[in-house]
Amino acid sequence: MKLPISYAILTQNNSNTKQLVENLLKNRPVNGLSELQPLNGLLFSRSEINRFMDEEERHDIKVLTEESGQALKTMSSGEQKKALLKYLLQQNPDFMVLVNPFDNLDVTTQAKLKEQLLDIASNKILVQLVSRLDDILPVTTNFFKLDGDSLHQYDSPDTFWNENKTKTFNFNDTIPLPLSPFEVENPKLVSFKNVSVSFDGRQVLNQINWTIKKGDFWQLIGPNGSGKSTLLSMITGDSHKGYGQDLTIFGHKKGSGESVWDLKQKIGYFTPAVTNKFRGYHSLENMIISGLHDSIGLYVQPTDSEKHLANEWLSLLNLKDRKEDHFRDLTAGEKRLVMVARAMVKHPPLLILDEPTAGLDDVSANLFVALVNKIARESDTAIVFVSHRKEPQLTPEYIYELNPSEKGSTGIKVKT
Ligand SMILES: Nc1ncnc2c1ncn2[C@@H]1O[C@H](COP(=O)(O)OP(=O)(O)OP(=O)(O)O)[C@@H](O)[C@H]1O
Repeated sequence: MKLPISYAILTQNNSNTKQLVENLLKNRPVNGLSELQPLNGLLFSRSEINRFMDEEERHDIKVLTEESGQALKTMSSGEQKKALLKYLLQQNPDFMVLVNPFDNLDVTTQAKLKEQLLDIASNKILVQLVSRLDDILPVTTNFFKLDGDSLHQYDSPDTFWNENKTKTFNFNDTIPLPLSPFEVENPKLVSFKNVSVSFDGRQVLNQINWTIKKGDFWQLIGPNGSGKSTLLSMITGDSHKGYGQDLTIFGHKKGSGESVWDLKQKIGYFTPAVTNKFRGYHSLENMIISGLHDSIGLYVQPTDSEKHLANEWLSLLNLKDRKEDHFRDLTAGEKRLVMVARAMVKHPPLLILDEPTAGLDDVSANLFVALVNKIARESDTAIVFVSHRKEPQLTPEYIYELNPSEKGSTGIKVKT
């Protein structure tokens, strides 16, 4: 039996993915994919999950989880994607558009989804829009690259693979020093001792022991739903679950009076969703300076030394000539570099990066990882890098791994 065609479209940070998806789903003509025009397609993407989550919040309508009734926002990324795929398949579309389907998934869940998608590819047309070459399914027959709005079709798989092999990158300058260094009294920044967490009677974390010291470089890994976000939210003060337990952050026992504001001062935090808060017309220079004031815009006149420092960071990122440009006009990869510089400008004792490379193309992800490695090498800031994906270039000193079980996840420290 002849298998249906499977398309892969490699996207880059400048790709107008949204427009292409809309054209495909609204049956508009797209060069090289004309066979899809009369057909009925559905979308499998993070944005669809967000749309259903929005529906739940605003109108209390549960579409994807009609049977279980669980709120989507309390489910892990893997659970959410599973629910969306099931819902889409029930509608039996002729083709499916998959946008970065493996993002935010742990290795095991990725493997399961891959198997399921390969199965679907045996009787449905798939259009994969992916930013990482590793994510392209082996059944792919037709290859494209989306550059801005223009879709380039390759003559053969070989030409595609040869042209798009990934390059590595390194930064030359050293990272700029802070204006005034943080005084860290206790070199033990975070200490979990036998900390357990339950939600609605279900244990999620079981007797966690984890110490993060000044200057450490950690990667936090664990399958979807193993409790990584829960663990981080106890450190950042966004969850009360740590109260009454043996959890000490920056020398203060959790719940002993330190305000969330004090805590946030000492933690640089970045997750791709944070970027959405900066939709206004902020110049790159002001973006970095605002990191010194923990504000979204800049409401005070910056001093000369603040400006100088911001320019040192922009120079490191090769963006100095564009300091007056608006942050909103940068590519996704450039935005993330600026956001990390903004989070690092004070050299906080702790920098948390939550799935920071999700959705980036290979070149931008390598660049991002190179910056993080550099920060780890050249500063006293401790780093926690959360990711499912093996970032081949990342060089953490330790891995903290969560392993789920019936009684909640236990954690182990692995030296790399
Ligand atoms: N507020 C909440 N109410 C009920 N259950 C919750 C809540 N927050 C988290 N959970 C549950 O706790 C478990 C751990 O969730 P958490 O988001 O910490 O996992 P994770 O490892 O970060 O997952 P992912 O990699 O998918 O982001 C999940 O099963 C989730 O459904």
